[in-house]
Amino acid sequence: MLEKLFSLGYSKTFAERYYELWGERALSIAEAMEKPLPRCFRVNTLRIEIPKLTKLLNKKGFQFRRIPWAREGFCLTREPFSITSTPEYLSGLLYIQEASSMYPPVALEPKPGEVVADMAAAPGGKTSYLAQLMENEGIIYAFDVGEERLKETRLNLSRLGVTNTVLFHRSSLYIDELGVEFDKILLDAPCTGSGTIHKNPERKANRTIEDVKFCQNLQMKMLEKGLSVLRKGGILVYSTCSLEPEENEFVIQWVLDNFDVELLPLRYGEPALTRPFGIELSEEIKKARRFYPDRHGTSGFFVAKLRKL
Ligand SMILES: C[S@@+](CC[C@H](N)C(=O)[O-])C[C@H]1O[C@@H](n2cnc3c(N)ncnc32)[C@H](O)[C@@H]1O
Repeated sequence: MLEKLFSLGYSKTFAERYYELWGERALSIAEAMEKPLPRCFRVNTLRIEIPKLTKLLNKKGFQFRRIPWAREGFCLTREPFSITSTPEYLSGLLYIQEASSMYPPVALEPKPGEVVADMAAAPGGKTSYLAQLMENEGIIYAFDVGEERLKETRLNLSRLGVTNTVLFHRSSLYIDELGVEFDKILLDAPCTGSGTIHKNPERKANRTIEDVKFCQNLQMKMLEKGLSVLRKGGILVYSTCSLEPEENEFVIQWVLDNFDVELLPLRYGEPALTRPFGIELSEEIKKARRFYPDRHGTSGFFVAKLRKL
């Protein structure tokens, strides 16, 4: 079994970790990660109603299935030519987005008129979904540090007709400088990205435990900062596209142990791990969810929903 993971290109350290976490299933996860993901898109309801767009696309020969956790989300089952060359795409009627990536904004449930922060926004996939769910009303403060990625974000938000978002080229570790109290916060954290190996196969071999620790440290700092500017009763959704418990369950356990928060249940995905590497975590952790390529046909993804008490 380990030999098979090595032959797929995984480093010894990560092959052994994955075997310890999932046993024989580690191979199913790794094999599923070798296959390309279906191309999925979100109807941009800021510009068009869902049935109108699906009809337009059907007429051109596109077929798709619904994504259970996202009312506006579909995955293509027939793409006669690239959907990105259609006028519908070019005029911002839809946004190409991985299915699991659609879950954090849905889980956050932002409402029109609310004050929302997106602490790691570029290239704007989730920010634009938040704006859509808020019907462009209220305000989103969106932060990112990647200059090139912010340029792309600006283009995406403008193509999609998002008008309730202020973009900051600034680390969200300084979000408290704004002096704003937030109703809702999305922290789609920077991570090692081990759930996206289908797109970035080099990550099988070139990541180290130090990278995981580095990300964990940043994730904890960002979470602490986010919670400090969230109003009492406010909601923070934390997500990563990492498979590593250190960036997921361990971070959430640390939050539960050190802050006045509770985990809220989520309907989709599999319960998070409660005994990763033999380390006993609270049963509560099961309320956070994982998405896997072998079971959900998505990238590897983690989502947790917290309420500040
Ligand atoms: C997973 S990506 C975000 C994807 C985005 N939410 C979306 O759905 O399109 C993580 C982002 O965190 C940004 N980042 C890293 N450190 C940051 C920091 N201190 N403050 C804000 N953003 C940061 C990276 O530049 C990267 O764009």
